[in-house]
Amino acid sequence: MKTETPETRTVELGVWKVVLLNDVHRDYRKNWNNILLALPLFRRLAIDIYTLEPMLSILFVLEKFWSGIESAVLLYLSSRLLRIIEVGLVSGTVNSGAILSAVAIRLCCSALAALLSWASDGIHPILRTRVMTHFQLHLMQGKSLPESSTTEAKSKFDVSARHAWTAFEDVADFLQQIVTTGSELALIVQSCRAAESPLFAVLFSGRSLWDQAHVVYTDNKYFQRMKSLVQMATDGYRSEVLGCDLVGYIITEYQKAMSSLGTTSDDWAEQQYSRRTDPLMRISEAIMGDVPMVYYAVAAIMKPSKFSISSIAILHQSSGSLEWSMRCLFRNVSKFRKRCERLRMIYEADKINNKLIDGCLSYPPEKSQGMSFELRDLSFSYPGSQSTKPALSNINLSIKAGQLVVIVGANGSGKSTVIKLLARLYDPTSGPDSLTADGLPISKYRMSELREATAMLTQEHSLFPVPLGENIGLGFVKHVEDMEMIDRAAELGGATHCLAKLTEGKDTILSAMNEAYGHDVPESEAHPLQVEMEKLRKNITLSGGEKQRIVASRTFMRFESGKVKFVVVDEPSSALDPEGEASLFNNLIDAREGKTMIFVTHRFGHLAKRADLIVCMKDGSIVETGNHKELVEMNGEYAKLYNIQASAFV
Ligand SMILES: Nc1ncnc2c1ncn2[C@@H]1O[C@H](COP(=O)(O)OP(=O)(O)OP(=O)(O)O)[C@@H](O)[C@H]1O
Repeated sequence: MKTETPETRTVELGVWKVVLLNDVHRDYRKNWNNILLALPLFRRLAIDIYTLEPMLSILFVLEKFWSGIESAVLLYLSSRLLRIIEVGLVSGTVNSGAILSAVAIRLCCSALAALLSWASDGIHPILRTRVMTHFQLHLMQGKSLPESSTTEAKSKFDVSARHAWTAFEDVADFLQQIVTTGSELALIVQSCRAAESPLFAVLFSGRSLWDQAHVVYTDNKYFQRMKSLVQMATDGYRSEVLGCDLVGYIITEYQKAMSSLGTTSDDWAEQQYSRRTDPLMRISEAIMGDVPMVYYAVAAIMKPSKFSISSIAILHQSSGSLEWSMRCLFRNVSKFRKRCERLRMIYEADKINNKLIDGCLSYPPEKSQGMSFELRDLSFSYPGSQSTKPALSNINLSIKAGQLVVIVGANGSGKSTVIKLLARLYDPTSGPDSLTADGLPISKYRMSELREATAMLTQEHSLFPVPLGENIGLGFVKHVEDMEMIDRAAELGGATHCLAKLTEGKDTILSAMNEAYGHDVPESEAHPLQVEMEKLRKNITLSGGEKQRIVASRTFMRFESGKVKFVVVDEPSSALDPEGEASLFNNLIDAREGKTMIFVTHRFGHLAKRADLIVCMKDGSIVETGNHKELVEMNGEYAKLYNIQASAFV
């Protein structure tokens, strides 16, 4: 892999390659510009947080301000005390009053610092929880938008409520850092003035990799091979490894890769980068660290009367702190860019460009036997798809209200894509007129009413982390607590038996959010803490087929609303036993009154003869349509697929 460009350079560090920017100053300028651009956002964030918790946010800011000046104030008070003691020792007359008052002030300040730190321990968690729950709600509203499943939207939501809090905390820390640096600088200026010496320069040592934007990767084939072999020796591959007797092979191959890799280091790139310096650089860094000391010594020789042990001590300590503060300040600048981007994403979470434009007509336009569809020269490519061929091309199809349709075809032939368009999860690329529902372009109808009229049962549907009964009830939210209705839906979805097996029945939560972890818990099974852990670990599991039954029951619950006009059933029975599958399909077909029903399945044997229309697809196009008898007589693609299934039972 080659990542070298006019803007970047690649440094090799052991097994790693590190890509760095050539013009780091441009990166700094960009960081500053980003910060300036993000200022209005931070202002908005500050106002939001203040509105949420006015008192706590003021206390938070005060505490941060105090933390900013604390080190300089305490250092100043210590130096004052030292100075008084030193003067007393030199002159032989100890001013006990002055010493005691300096000690008292120093103690009061320490007590105030401790009090504020105690208060901040209480303020932080409350403020954090309030801010995070507020932004969680904001993000949840954005995430619930129907088109947020597109790639663009997904990348927008790569943020969490925690990011809002960290952005706020980082701004506060950054401001605190500025106050700290400023107060330490003021202390040094004041000390230098007292000594009547010029201000000395603060010197920095070299930059670490952490201070720069960088990308680390490895293309060392021996290192990669060793990693793959280690992976093969883990539990996930145990049965294959033992089954093929691969243990010896893995060890030999690992040894081979290891000897080819030799002594090339696989230490973290960042560590290797900081070890890269030559000895001269190391020596100069060490000397630079001592420059302040040399400065005091020279100043003391030049102006002995103005210098004291206490002023040297204070200058030495404050120059060390100042260097550290300035380093942190610069480091924070690059951290800021990320925070700014995340904050912008959070505030823009509810401003996603709506790819699917909502219509304004009510659905259904009139009483009907189900939704009818016309597809005319319809083509479709997935947004951002790398494929050179559209997923669907030139589709012409007529589905009448109330028909039972079965779509068949090989993998990747476009079956699921057709139903995604019919359910308006995407719009056709061939324009709105290429897909009509009940005589009008589907995009003209209000999306919420279309969704209400559509029930989808696909293998992608999963269980929510709420009780199983609620999982079924969510099919018809208005009646989520109607146990009679839920029981009826469970019966039709084939879930009654598996619910009855569970101790807590419909109240069972599969992946309960009971976060539990242990620390230093002894391995002994009989240890009371180990027993407790085992109890907590016990997650209830259902088989794949049982889960599909619950999901299917949710679809039957949807039927209870009486508003469903279109039912899509896309391979929801992959894990069901033959009896379960047959009974699910029978129950669905029995409920087809007033609904158009489309099945997408590879095991279409028992549906074929009942279907009003069979659509056979190949490579994104429809190759045959008709009923079972017609298509078998045609002896084409459908007959081929049907005969393969039928011959298995002969
Ligand atoms: N989200 C997507 N983004 C990009 N391409 C996709 C996406 N989903 C499907 N495709 C592509 O569209 C084509 C049709 O896929 P589709 O899922 O409709 O096939 P299918 O007939 O339902 O297949 P299967 O029988 O395996 O479920 C395939 O080439 C697939 O790779």
